[in-house]
Amino acid sequence: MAGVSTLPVLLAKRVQEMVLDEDDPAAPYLSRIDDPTRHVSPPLAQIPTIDLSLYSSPTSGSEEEKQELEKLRSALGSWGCFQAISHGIPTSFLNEVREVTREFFELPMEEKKKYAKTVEEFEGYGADPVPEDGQSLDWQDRLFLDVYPEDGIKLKFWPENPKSFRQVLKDFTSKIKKVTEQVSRAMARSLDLDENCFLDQFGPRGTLQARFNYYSRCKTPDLILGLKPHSDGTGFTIILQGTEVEGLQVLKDDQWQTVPPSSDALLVLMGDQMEIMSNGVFKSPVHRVLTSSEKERISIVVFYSPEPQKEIGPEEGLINEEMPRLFKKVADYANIHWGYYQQGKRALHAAKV
Ligand SMILES: O=C(O)CCC(=O)C(=O)O
Ligand SMILES: [Fe+2]
Repeated sequence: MAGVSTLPVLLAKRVQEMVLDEDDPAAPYLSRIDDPTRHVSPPLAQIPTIDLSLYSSPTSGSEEEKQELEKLRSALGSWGCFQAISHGIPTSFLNEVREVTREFFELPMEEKKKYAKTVEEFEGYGADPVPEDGQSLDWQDRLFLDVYPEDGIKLKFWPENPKSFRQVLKDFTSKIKKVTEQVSRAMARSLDLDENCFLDQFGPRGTLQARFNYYSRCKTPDLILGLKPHSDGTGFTIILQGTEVEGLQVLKDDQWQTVPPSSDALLVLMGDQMEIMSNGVFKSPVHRVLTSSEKERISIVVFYSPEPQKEIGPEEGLINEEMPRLFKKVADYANIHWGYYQQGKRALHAAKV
């Protein structure tokens, strides 16, 4: 039985405050002590780049498009992610999103805490909802917001400072929504399925949640992680990194590899629910974030998930004698995932037949 947890008390002080006060990180932050890779310098990941403009109608059916679909399928079957370019969002706008994120995190703590979550909540400024005893803590602060469907928005958590934050986030949401639609269709076509099949599984009220991550500088990056290893419980996730600072790593063939930052590409990363819907053809990769002693890092992440109560499962067109059904139908997978995540475990086995 868990004893009285000290973690909520620790979490009440944000990492940015600990850095300002020059606190020594408490034990739950020292998650890398037993990490055999803590002195290894990882290779840069050669993650495939996919040109999303080739999937739109004018080139439909072209040889170039076929090759790009094959490339997409192969990227998602091996890496579980790809760098999307020509996604329709101008780099100048991506820079605005980065800028309002940076400005928000650079505000005084009292200002940010106007949007603070309680320890039990997901939404708002802070850290993970109160974790299990024994769970390690991440060297990061975050702002987590439900952004779609619009009737689920809780404006009390949406910063009014910087002034343009809310409008930029609204515009970003509608642009990212288009990207999720384009990617969902392209993924279906890469598997020779009806192009709307995944969108139908997500449902018209499939959710988008935005998470703004701020990874403070850390004096002992070999002892502390920005974000613990995990796979996402989403359908899929879109990650906008900063332009310069590395940190995100994906696990491929049992080796951590660093995702290169990019000024214009969006990293599209499969979550467990796409692995389920694709009957295991697409992989949901384990990833983590390192810290740096020299530079802080920001990232803006959008989680795209099926409507919470909607049942999802492997596409029937992917099940045959050679490829038997690997997963059951599941509803509310995000909750199942969260229970395991808190214990530092993967959840996918819970959906296996
Ligand atoms: O910061 C990043 O690049 C990735 C963050 C991430 O994996 C997450 O928020 O689930
Ligand atoms: Fe993640």
